Amino acid sequence: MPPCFLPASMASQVGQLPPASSWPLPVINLGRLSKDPATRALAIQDIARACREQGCFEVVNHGVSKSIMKGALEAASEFFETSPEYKELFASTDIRRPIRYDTSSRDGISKARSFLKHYANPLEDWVQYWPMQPPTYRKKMGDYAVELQRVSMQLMDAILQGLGLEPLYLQEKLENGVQFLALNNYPQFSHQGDKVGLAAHSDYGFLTILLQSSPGLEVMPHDENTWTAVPVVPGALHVHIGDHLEVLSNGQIKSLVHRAVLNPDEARISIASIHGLPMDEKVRCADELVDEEHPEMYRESSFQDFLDFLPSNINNYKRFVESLKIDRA
Ligand SMILES: O=C(O)CCC(=O)C(=O)O
Ligand SMILES: [Fe+2]
Repeated sequence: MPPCFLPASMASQVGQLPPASSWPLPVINLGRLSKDPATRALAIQDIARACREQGCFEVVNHGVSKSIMKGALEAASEFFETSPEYKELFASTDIRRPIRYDTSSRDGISKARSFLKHYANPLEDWVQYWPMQPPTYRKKMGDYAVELQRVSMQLMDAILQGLGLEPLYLQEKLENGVQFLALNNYPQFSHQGDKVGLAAHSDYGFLTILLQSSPGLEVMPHDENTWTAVPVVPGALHVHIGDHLEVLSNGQIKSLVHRAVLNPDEARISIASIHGLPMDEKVRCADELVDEEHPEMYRESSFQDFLDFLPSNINNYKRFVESLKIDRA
């Protein structure tokens, strides 16, 4: 079965937007990865094409149950509904804390959002830092995080094979890799204010897998200069490429610029699960993808290097990947 594409008309559900482009959003059936070798090879091809051409896609049949997805959104929204005093217990501007709540624009890109960010893999190392309010938070978010770590492993395996790398390439490091959950809470759009909740950026890791309670995510597909709204496809998870996969692929696939706009109908929650290598592990262009015609395009860097880079971004946002490009002029 070929990948299906969502019609462009579905890509303009959020109000106050410039006209949607004729960009098709690939929807990939992940179940095809565990079928016979021929079906799996076709699925890998579809994922590879989506990564190269769009930088993002939706996945369905990913095995994460509707109740686990719903549970994660409920846990996030109930956390944001706890008292200001409780949320303040997690407030910090120290980006190295294992959990951090914030409301203002100290990262250079938040316009109107509050967020809770914490690590999740391996769960037993991090869950002790997570909120105990609502009482179901740890169970619901933990179930979701474990499932997303599994999906990210499947996706990375397919993406790396699509790049021509060996099966199981980096597998062990990915299993022990960083999983960073960003829970975002945006107010409803009010016609006086700015419509952007989170300004244009790309994510640092290999992959981001995003769950949104209602539309608001916009992406800038490669080679286009327009924002395109990502609709909420029932049961689907949205996947996009981060800076470190651009580096690993030596620029064969590019990280995706995206932003969040405020929803005119309701307050909105999104949960971004960002997946990468362990914190101190350097990501460099894969040797297999570097040759005379394709010299190394990016410097190596780790998640720790990304954290060191962040403070320079506060007054003048720059994408991490831009800071890694080797100038060959
Ligand atoms: O809220 C969204 O849709 C996007 C969130 C996001 O880009 C992020 O957390 O990095
Ligand atoms: Fe993001």
